[in-house]
Amino acid sequence: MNSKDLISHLPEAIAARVKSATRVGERAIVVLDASGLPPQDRTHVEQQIIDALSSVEGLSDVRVAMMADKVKRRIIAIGSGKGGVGKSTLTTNLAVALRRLGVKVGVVDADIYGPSQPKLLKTEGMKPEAAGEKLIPVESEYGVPVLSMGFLVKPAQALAWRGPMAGNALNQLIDAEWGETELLLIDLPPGTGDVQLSMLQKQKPDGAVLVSTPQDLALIDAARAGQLFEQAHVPIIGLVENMAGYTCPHCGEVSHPFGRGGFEEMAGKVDIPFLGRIPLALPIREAGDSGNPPAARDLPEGEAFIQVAQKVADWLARESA
Ligand SMILES: Nc1ncnc2c1ncn2[C@@H]1O[C@H](COP(=O)(O)OP(=O)(O)OP(=O)(O)O)[C@@H](O)[C@H]1O
Repeated sequence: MNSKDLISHLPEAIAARVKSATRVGERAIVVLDASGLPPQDRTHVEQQIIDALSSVEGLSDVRVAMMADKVKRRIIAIGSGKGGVGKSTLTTNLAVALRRLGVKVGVVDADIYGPSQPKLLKTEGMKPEAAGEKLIPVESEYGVPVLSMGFLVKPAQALAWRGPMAGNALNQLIDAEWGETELLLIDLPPGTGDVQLSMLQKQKPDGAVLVSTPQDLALIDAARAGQLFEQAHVPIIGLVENMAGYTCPHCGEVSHPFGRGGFEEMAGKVDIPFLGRIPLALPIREAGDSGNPPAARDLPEGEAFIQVAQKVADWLARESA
């Protein structure tokens, strides 16, 4: 059954809005131009499509993607000078927290060396569908759609990629059917090499968030990442210090395994806003492993992410004023 056959089952007014209709086995994917449709009518139109196509023989799953017109989508890159400092954990929780603050946000996992968003957002094993040339982001249960390099390539292949190749693959993820998503957070690969630079130059994010642990060495790397953003003319929204201050779950004593306050000091010196401090906490690691971002629930561990998200939301509001 081709696209025309599928469209012929739809009411005329809806058929006129269809941008593409694809059938993959028992699944139909309809991409609709939703320009001018009030939000309250969209659910009704979606249901009409599902009802009309569910009666087609052999179809058991109907998906509808609405493309709204003129969504001014902004991009924020999350970067770090080195790996393992919690860039992916921050990206996930920032997205979930921003969603709770009312921002329609999606996550793009550009970390070709170790894509971890499928695990962090509990979408492992899911594959994005394609509508025509474009990918349809995978829906996570936290209201945050996601596309990951991990859905497209095996890490062993990606390791051999050079900057422009990675840049082109990232383009595919960003230029997907994001519908009403108004903000994309990009989880960049760690480091400051040509892969990262090429990605930034191609995508020209509106802003960047830097992540580091408080260690001196990590901070030097973070400063280098700051220079990379400046070189690509990407404004730095601010710095987040991760894995700061560990509270012993037994005696309550606070220790500082990765140093203390250095990042805040550096942010002050180089005139970059300090966005906040995320504690080193076992529940954050456990929540990451099980795909349950702490920011999705009212937990003490989630609170620090919500505070950072509020600052990013303020930045967005200022930028669009
Ligand atoms: N604040 C925290 N408290 C406890 N564990 C954390 C915290 N932040 C991150 N982790 C854990 O540290 C590990 C590395 O975190 P994450 O994958 O987010 O870092 P990354 O900078 O994205 O790493 P990569 O270099 O692989 O991209 C993960 O196991 C994560 O659960």
